[in-house]
Amino acid sequence: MAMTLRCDRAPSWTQLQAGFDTAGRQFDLRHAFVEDAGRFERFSQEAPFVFADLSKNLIDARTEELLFKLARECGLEAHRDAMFAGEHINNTEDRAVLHTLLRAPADAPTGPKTASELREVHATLDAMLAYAEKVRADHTITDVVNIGIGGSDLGPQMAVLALAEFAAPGKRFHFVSNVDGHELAGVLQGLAPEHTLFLIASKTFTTAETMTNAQSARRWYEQSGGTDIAGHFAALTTNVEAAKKFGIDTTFGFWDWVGGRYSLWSAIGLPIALAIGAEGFRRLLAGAHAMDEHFRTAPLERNLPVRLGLLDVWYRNFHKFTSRSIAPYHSALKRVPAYLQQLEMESNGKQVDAGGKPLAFGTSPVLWGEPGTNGQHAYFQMLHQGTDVTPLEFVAVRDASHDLEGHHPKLLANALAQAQALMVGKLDEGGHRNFPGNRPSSFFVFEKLTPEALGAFLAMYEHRVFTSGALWGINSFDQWGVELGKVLAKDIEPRLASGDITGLDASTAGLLKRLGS
Ligand SMILES: O=P(O)(O)OC[C@H]1O[C@](O)(CO)[C@@H](O)[C@@H]1O
Repeated sequence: MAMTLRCDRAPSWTQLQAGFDTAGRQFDLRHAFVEDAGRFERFSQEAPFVFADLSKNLIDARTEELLFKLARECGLEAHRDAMFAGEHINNTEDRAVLHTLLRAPADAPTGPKTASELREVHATLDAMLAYAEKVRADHTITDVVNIGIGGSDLGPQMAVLALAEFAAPGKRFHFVSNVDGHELAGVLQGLAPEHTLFLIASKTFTTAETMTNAQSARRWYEQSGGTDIAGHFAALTTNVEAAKKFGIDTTFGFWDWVGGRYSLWSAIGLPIALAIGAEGFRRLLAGAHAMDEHFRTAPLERNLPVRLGLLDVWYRNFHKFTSRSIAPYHSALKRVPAYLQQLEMESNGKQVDAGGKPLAFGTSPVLWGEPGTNGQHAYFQMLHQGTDVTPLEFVAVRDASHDLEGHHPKLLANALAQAQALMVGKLDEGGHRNFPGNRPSSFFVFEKLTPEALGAFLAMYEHRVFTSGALWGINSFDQWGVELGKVLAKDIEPRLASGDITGLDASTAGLLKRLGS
């Protein structure tokens, strides 16, 4: 299996460090634009359904060349090809990583390790989309409740909201993730069992939050007079057996080679298909596939996810920036930051390489954000004048999804002005009104927020996270860091009732006494 050479062991790493120490640290965007009339063209590019302007980043042509060299020395292309070929690049779980197969057309060329998988993908997709169309036509179902957490919640929730413009009227969508009963109780309050469809979404069908919510939903359904579990519950899972044991007959499966945070393209995407229909869901997949092909085939120098991933390495490991912010200038993209947070931080929040050896450099940045213009009136102060530099990413859509007069130009003007202000700054002797400027940002543009554009943008992000993870030499596809807390919660739960504090540290014991019954 093709493994990468860890980036800090590659010759160009040392060259990058030398370049950073001599010039990179003092790099000034304003001078860079004066010196290079072609800077915008050089650092911007078209990719499927997404245009990206990367020119307002703290990078010059020489640095980017070295980053491409670094990628080649590390074996990025071989690692990427290994993923597409179905090699077990998720080495700690001994699994392939084939979410790209979920959006490949049925007649896409396959290798020996992916041919039968692609057939299964399309058989399941066809069945799931046929079911989606049946439910869409069933007007007795007015409410769809998705019960799932993490990747079994964030993707569908984000996409149903993002693509609301394409949704047929007549169905409401609810997303219940938290084990806090406040959430489920609030949703159930307004529902009638005969008009409700519950989707139990869980890759493993063992996640404590989801199982607790699913059991409560079933109890509520039966206690409210519902008698047709088969007609009102469906499961989206790789663990079809467990779903059957739970009493659910309608199941749509997927496979262990689809990571939870990469699963919205699988049966986990059923809420999206219910909202925007089979055709809309296929358009989402087509957009993602177009970006997959771009990532798979474009030379590194014109490969958008690669350029972004390399920039992420440059910022994290040389500039030592610890966070990155994203501001979608479209309210329908409200949940995109939360979705991307799981994608990036669960994938690359690792402190050891794929072989388990400690890393001597930083990995995943903190990713965070809110839609613009809201963020401008909250935390943008820090982005402009704070002591830390946080690269910011703008997402803007050329065509509005509404016809309210005057709003859209104001929205777009704000996005452009913020990116401009961050870079240009404004000198003021008095201090308080001084904007240092030279603050980096990237700017993504969609012509319209369509299923294709959303699919392509999310796939771009997946491959960007793949790129930085590959250079760092980590396994971006496991998530062992979530396990310890789950185990400890199981130990603590009965202690809340019994009051037993044996063996606990003083802080946990003190808090348990306060919270226990
Ligand atoms: O789909 P499942 O198996 O319920 O898991 C939900 C989420 O929990 C995690 O395993 C983390 O605890 C995520 O990776 C995953 O998306």
